[in-house]
Amino acid sequence: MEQVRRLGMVVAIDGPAGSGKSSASRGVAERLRLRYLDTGAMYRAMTWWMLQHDVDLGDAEEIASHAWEPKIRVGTDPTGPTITLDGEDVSGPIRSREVTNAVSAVSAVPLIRQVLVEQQQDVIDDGAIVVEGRDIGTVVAPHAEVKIFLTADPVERARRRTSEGLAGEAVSADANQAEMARRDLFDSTKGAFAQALDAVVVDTTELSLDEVIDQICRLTVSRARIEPEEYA
Ligand SMILES: Nc1ncnc2c1ncn2[C@@H]1O[C@H](COP(=O)(O)OP(=O)(O)O)[C@@H](O)[C@H]1O
Ligand SMILES: Nc1ccn([C@@H]2O[C@H](COP(=O)(O)OP(=O)(O)O)[C@@H](O)[C@H]2O)c(=O)n1
Repeated sequence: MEQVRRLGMVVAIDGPAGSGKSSASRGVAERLRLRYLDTGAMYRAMTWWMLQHDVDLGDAEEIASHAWEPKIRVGTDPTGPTITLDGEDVSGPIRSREVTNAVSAVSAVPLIRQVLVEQQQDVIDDGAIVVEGRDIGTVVAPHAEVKIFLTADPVERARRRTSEGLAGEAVSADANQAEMARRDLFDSTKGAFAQALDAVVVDTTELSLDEVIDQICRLTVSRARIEPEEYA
């Protein structure tokens, strides 16, 4: 397993909302002792900044004009990922419904994507990392040694999101499913979401989180040309 880190392998995990990207990516990174990067958190932090500064999210030019202002820093320890915005911890507010509802409008702006993709590529530069998002296998890290596209039935994805039960934000499974469908559609039509042709598709609907992590670890280890017996 140590070899995966020594080789500086990059594992790209893309997929729609609630497919299990964050949990699977963190699990894989912990097991293979790799770093972890949540690119969705960066788009969310960017969106939180726009909301805090009363930027008109209906105006793409106005959003773009602020693209360089927010200072976003991410920590890559999978056991405790961190994110700060202008020096402040924003791990709570970026998960709010307000941000979830607004993030697609911000991530659709090309200059926002350019700025964040550059920052993500800087973090990835040294390799040995699991990166999750929507365009990792296609745009951010097209040379990743392992590309996974996670899917799950929309009803199951909404059920999972609902059972997370964000504090103070009781939302029904139906409302979550509608919100996720709207965001997935918006993200894909605005170019924020793409499946790499060479990605391995893992449908997680019927799989436990542990089984998903195991499948991705096994694939990664096989790409590192480690004998399967060494990975037990
Ligand atoms: N295979 C799985 N089986 C059951 N629940 C899962 C599975 N994968 C993830 N979950 C749960 O579903 C929720 C959403 O997962 P998450 O990793 O946040 O998805 P994403 O990052 O794709 O939005 C979390 O509460 C997580 O614990
Ligand atoms: N690589 C990425 C990651 C996220 N995003 C945007 O950020 C939003 C939030 O991403 P996320 O990964 O936190 O969302 P969930 O899958 O957790 O719901 C997405 O809906 C996209 O609009 C993106 O455009 N590109």
